[in-house]
Amino acid sequence: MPRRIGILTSGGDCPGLNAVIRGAVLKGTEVYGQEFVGFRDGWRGMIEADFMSLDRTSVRGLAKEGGTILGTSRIGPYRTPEGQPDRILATLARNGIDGVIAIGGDGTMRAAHLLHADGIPIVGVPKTIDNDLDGTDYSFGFDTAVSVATEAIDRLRTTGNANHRCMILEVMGRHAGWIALHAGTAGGAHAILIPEHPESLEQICAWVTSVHERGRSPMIVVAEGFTLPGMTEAHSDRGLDGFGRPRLGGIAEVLAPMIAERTGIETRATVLGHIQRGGVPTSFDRVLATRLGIDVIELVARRQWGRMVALRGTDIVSVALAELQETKSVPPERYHEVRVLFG
Ligand SMILES: Nc1ncnc2c1ncn2[C@@H]1O[C@H](COP(=O)(O)OP(=O)(O)OP(=O)(O)O)[C@@H](O)[C@H]1O
Ligand SMILES: O=P(O)(O)OC[C@H]1O[C@](O)(CO)[C@@H](O)[C@@H]1O
Ligand SMILES: [Mg+2]
Repeated sequence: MPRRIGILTSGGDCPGLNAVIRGAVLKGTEVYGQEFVGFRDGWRGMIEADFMSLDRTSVRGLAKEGGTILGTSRIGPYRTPEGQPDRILATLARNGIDGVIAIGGDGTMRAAHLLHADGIPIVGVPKTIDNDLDGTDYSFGFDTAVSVATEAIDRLRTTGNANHRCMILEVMGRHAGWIALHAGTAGGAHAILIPEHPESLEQICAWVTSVHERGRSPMIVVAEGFTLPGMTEAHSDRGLDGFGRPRLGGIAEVLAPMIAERTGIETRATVLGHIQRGGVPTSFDRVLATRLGIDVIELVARRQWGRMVALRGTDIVSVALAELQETKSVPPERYHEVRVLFG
C-alpha cells in the first residue's frame, strides 16, 4: 500500500480543484491511514521537491473554495535536467513519496502519461473548464464556467436590447467550443461560433440582420479559438503562455467592427476571460470533484498507476492515460442540433 502520496494541480486553475484535494486527503487519511503532501505550482513543485504537508486540518472547508491551495503553473517536466524522469524518481524516493496524483487538463494528462511510461508511479484526475479532455463525460469546472457565461449573456441581453445593439460575448475554449455551446444554448444566443465549425462572415451577418429586423438585439457567443474562413490560426496578440503556446483571446473584438461595418448595426464585444475560471464551484462541480478525489485513492491503493479517474454517465470509472485521444471536440451533430435555431 503506497503510504505517502504527493498531489499537484497543473495547467489553468479551475473551480473544484480544492474539492478534489479535500476528497483525496480525507479518504486516504481516514480509510487507508495514508499521508499526503501537496506539490506547489504543478509539476514545478514535484520537480523541485517544493511541497507542503496536507492533513485533515489543512483541507477543512475546501469543497467550496475556488482556485487551488497548491497553486498551479504551466512549467513542465522534461525541459530541465531536474525535470528528467530519473531525477524525478530520485527526488520522490529521497522524500519518501510513493506515488503522485496529478490533477489537470489534457496537457497535464499527456505529461502524466509520458512520466508513467518512464517509470513514475502516477495517476490522473481530469479537470478543465473547457471540457475538452477525452475519456470523461464532463470535467469539473465546466459547469461553473457555463453558469458564469450564461449569466453574462443574460446581462448583455438587457443592455443590448436597451441600446438596439448587437452584443458579442467571447468565452474560453482553445480547441473546443463546449463552454460557448452550452452557455449559448442556455442563454438563447442567436449565433454560437466555435473552433470546430467555421462560419463565414456573410452567414454571421445574415443571422445578425435577421434578428435585428425582428426588433431584437442580436446576441453572439464566440469561443476564443474560433476562426473565420481564411484565418490559418486562432486570433492571438497576447504573446505566449508558460508552455510556449500563443495566448488566445480577442476574436470578439476582431468580429465586432466587421459585423458593424457590414450590417450597419452598432456592435459591442465583451471578453469574459478569467472571470469564468475564478470563484466558487457550482454544487455539480463540487460533487463531481469530491467524488473524483475520493475515487482516485482507490487507484492509488491498488497501485493502478497510469490511469485517470473519469465520469461515465453517473459512475466514476477509470481509463488508461495511454488511451486518451487528443481533444474531445464538439461533435458536428451537437453543433447542428442548435444551429437550426440561429438567426
Ligand atoms: N506533451 C507534453 N510533454 C511534456 N509536458 C507537457 C506536455 N503537455 C503538457 N505538458 C505540461 O503540463 C502542463 C499543463 O498542460 P497545459 O498547459 O496544456 O494545461 P492543461 O493541463 O491542459 O489544463 P488547461 O488546458 O485546462 O489549462 C504544461 O504547461 C506543460 O508543462
Ligand atoms: O491565461 P491562461 O492561464 O494561460 O489560461 C488561458 C487558457 O486556459 C483555458 O481556460 C483552460 O483552462 C483555455 O481555454 C485558455 O486558452
Ligand atoms: Mg488543456
